Amino acid sequence: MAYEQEKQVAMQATLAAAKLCQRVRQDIPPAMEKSDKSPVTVADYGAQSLVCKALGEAFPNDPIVGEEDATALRSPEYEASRQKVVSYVREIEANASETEILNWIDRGNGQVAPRFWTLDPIDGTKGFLRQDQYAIALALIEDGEVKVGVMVCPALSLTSDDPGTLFVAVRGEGSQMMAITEGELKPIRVCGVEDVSKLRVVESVEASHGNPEQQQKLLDAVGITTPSLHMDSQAKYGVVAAGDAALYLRLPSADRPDYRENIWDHAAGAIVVEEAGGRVSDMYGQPLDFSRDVKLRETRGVIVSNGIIHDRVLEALKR
Ligand SMILES: Nc1ncnc2c1ncn2[C@@H]1O[C@H](COP(=O)(O)O)[C@@H](OP(=O)(O)O)[C@H]1O
Ligand SMILES: [Mg+2]
Ligand SMILES: [Mg+2]
Ligand SMILES: [Mg+2]
Repeated sequence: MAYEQEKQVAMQATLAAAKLCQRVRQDIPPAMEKSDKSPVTVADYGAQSLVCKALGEAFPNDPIVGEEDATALRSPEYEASRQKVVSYVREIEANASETEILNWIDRGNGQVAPRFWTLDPIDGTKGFLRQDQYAIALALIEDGEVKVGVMVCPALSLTSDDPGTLFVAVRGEGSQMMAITEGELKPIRVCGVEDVSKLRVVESVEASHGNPEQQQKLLDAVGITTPSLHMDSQAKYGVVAAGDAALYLRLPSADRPDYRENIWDHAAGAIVVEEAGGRVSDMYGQPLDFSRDVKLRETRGVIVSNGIIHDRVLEALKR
C-alpha cells in the first residue's frame, strides 16, 4: 500500500497530540492572544510539538508548515505558559528538555516544497475553549496534491458512545474512520442522498468564519429545508465523509473580504472527503490549490459535498 509509513506515523503522532489536548482541556485552559487577535492555548503548542517531533524523526527531510511557532512562548512574558507546555509534553515525552520542546514547535516553520506536511495542531481553537468540537489535522502534500490526510476529532462520536474519532485517507485508497477507543479502521463513504429536502448541512459555529446570511440564501435557493448543524473545526469534513451530512458551506465572510483560507485548515479534511467519494471546491467550482503558498490565495469560499449535489449548489451560487 502506498504511503503506509506516512499514514502510520501521522496516525500515531496525531493520536498522541489528541491525548495531550484532552489532558489540557480537563484543566480548562486560558487562551493567549496571537498578533492577529486569534486565540491560542498551551494545547495548540503542545500538540504541534509532539506531531513535529514524530515527523522530524520519521521523515527528517520533510518540511512542516504548521500553524503555530514558539516565538511568543520563548519570551519572558509567557514564562508560565511555557512551563505548562513543557509539563504537558513531558507527560508523553518524559525526557524532553524545554529547548527540545520549543525547537520541535519551530520545526513547523517550514516552507511549501515539492513534498511537505501541513499541520493544524488544534483546528477550532475557539471550539476547544468552548468544550465543543476541535481537530488535530495533518496532511502530506506531494507534487501539489494532498496524498495523506489524518484528522483526529477527540470530542466527536459517530459510531460509539465514547467520543473520539479518527479519519484517515490515502490518495487512491479511500477514506477510513475509527472510534479512538475501538482502534479499528473501517472504510467510509459519503451519503447517497439526492432528495435535497432531506439533506443535512454543516456550517461553522463562528459566524465570522463564513457568511451565514449568504449561506442561508444559498440553502433556500437549493431547496434545503433541514436546519444546519453548527460545528467547529474540520470535524465538518469528517461528518460529510462519513455520510452524516451531505454539504458543508463556508462562504467568504462579509467583514473580512481580504481573508484567505490557510492550507492547514483544509488539506486533511479535503482528502478525507474526496477519498470517501465527495467533492471539494471553491464557490466557483475551482479545486483548492495546495501547491503554492500557506494561503489558498485563489480560493474564494469552500464548498464540500457528497458530490451528487455539488453542481446544483454551484449553479445556485452563480444565480
Ligand atoms: N474570517 C475568517 N474566515 C474563514 N476562516 C477563518 C476566519 N478567521 C479565522 N478563520 C479560521 O477558521 C478556523 C476554524 O474554522 P471553523 O470555524 O470551521 O471552526 C480557524 O482555525 P484555528 O482554530 O486552527 O485557528 C481559523 O484559521
Ligand atoms: Mg488559530
Ligand atoms: Mg485551523
Ligand atoms: Mg489551529
